[in-house]
Amino acid sequence: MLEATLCFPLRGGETTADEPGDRREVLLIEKRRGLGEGWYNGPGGKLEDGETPRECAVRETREEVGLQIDPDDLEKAGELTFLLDGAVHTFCHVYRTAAFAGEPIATEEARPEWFALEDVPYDRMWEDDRLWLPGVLCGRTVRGEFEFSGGKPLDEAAFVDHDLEWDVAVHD
Ligand SMILES: Nc1ncnc2c1[nH]c(=O)n2[C@H]1C[C@H](O)[C@@H](COP(=O)(O)OP(=O)(O)OP(=O)(O)O)O1
Repeated sequence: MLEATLCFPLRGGETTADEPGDRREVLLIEKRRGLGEGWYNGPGGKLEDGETPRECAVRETREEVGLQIDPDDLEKAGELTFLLDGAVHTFCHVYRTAAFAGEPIATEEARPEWFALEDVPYDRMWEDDRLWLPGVLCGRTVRGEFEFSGGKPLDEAAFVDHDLEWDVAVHD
């Protein structure tokens, strides 16, 4: 089983009496290689040896888009289990943060892009994202299981079933 992370940096969000509503933006990456290539996702990736999930989310966000994040500024938002043909493929820790330093830059791995929360491109993301990411972006916590079938690689398998629990306690 692989252990991985996803991190969703958020910016903006001031509302006024004239213009109520959530005007925050989320930073996504268009992945340039590897699993999910060509799709949008949060920065993230697999844990390295000896690394905590929080350290992994900080490192991956720095390596993929150049943003600096203090690990204590990450808010754990979810735990997702991706199963492939009945076996656990990846256990993924999901974080969000409104505190970071720097401006996102494109790298060999990823092209960063800010999206208004109402414009997140779910039609160009993993099929499961539309089920859990809207809740995560509006501050909820989630635990989910997502089943894929059809053999490796995971991003070519069919998404067949899911189970979600909201507003759960998630720890790292
Ligand atoms: N189903 C689904 N929805 C949303 N996000 C994901 C999945 N499955 C996944 O694996 N993921 C996420 C979890 C990770 O953040 C990435 C995959 O990890 P990554 O390290 O980017 O994978 P590779 O590109 O193969 O790894 P490297 O070779 O670059 O180390 O996707």
